[in-house]
Amino acid sequence: MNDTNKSGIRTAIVGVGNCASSIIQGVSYCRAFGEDAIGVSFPELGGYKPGDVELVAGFEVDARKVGKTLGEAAFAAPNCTERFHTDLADQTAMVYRGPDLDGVAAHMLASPEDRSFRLSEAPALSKEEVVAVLKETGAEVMMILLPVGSHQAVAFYAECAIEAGCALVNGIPVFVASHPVWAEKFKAAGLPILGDDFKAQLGATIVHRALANLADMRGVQIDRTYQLNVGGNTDFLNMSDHSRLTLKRESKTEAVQSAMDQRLENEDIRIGPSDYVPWLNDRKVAYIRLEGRLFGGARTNIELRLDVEDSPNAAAEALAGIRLARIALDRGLSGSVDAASAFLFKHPPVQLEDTNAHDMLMAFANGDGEQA
Ligand SMILES: O=P([O-])([O-])O[C@@H]1[C@@H](O)[C@H](O)[C@@H](O)[C@H](O)[C@@H]1O
Repeated sequence: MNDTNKSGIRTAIVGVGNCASSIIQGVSYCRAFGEDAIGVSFPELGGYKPGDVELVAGFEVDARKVGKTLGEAAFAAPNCTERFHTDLADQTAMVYRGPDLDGVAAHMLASPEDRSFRLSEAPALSKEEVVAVLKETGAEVMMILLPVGSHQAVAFYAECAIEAGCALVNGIPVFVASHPVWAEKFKAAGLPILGDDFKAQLGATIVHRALANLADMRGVQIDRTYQLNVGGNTDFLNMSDHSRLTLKRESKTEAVQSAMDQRLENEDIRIGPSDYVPWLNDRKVAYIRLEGRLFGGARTNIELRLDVEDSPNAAAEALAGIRLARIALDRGLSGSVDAASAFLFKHPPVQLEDTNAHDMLMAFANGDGEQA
């Protein structure tokens, strides 16, 4: 770190799945490789580097992860993301048994095969115990990486964050940072909140938004569009239970709609997770199509196929979110940190065009953005 007064960013992660695995690996990787680390989103933000994130606790329900260190849990089944950095000797923080609530999809519980969750038989921590862990480990930032559809679980952990005095970074499509009631609760507690739902580094949303922007900028009229996504990780398995993905679809659709000059009718836009293909593991393939009209009404269409390793793609932005939360804490900011959220999340409190959002984020990190 540049500033010797700055300590590591003590962070607790809720949900030690594939995204967490990529974050855990990513922190150790950035420490080991420094400036030679590949593909780092924001190598430095306000004096903080990704390797300055210090993971101090994890919360999980899966028997294969509870009671292990984060370094061990990162590679425990059903995690299946790429192992891009396997020396995790520095990741010694423990994984605690959190409550189930709705943080486990019903079909996963029912499923006997190897990739399903295996619920830990250890007693789940109460709210007071989770708060105690956060305080004892000195956590200052909590990052939520629970399965899509975990409404009660997000509310539970958000309340724990408030009681323990942690900033919150919400990576999933349950609306808290972008929900005025929650934003107000964090403001009242004097704590910052960032979210909601990561916009992956080079993911389907940012690419779709860029294509829509390009068409708008060139005067092309967009008539209809879709974005179909398939993948083989537990996120996609969870989302094959369609009752869990209402807010995910809303978050993804709104992220694309908000990038267009003219909103499309609901029947002309279809965006969302589309199917679970087990053998893809953590690979995600997105098929994006835009149809529209050029000068004089001449027809055009664009088909684009994006193929990515899903979790490192989200982890890149997560490591920026944690550092921005710490910057907000350093400055005594509270409530929703709009200037830092628009670039990193699909459903921020305020949607901005991505280059403007990038400029605002950098201005914020450099100290000329939001004031306390
Ligand atoms: O940005 P994007 O590629 O549309 O969407 C991404 C999802 O595909 C991914 O599964 C999740 O881990 C990321 O947080 C992000 O939501």
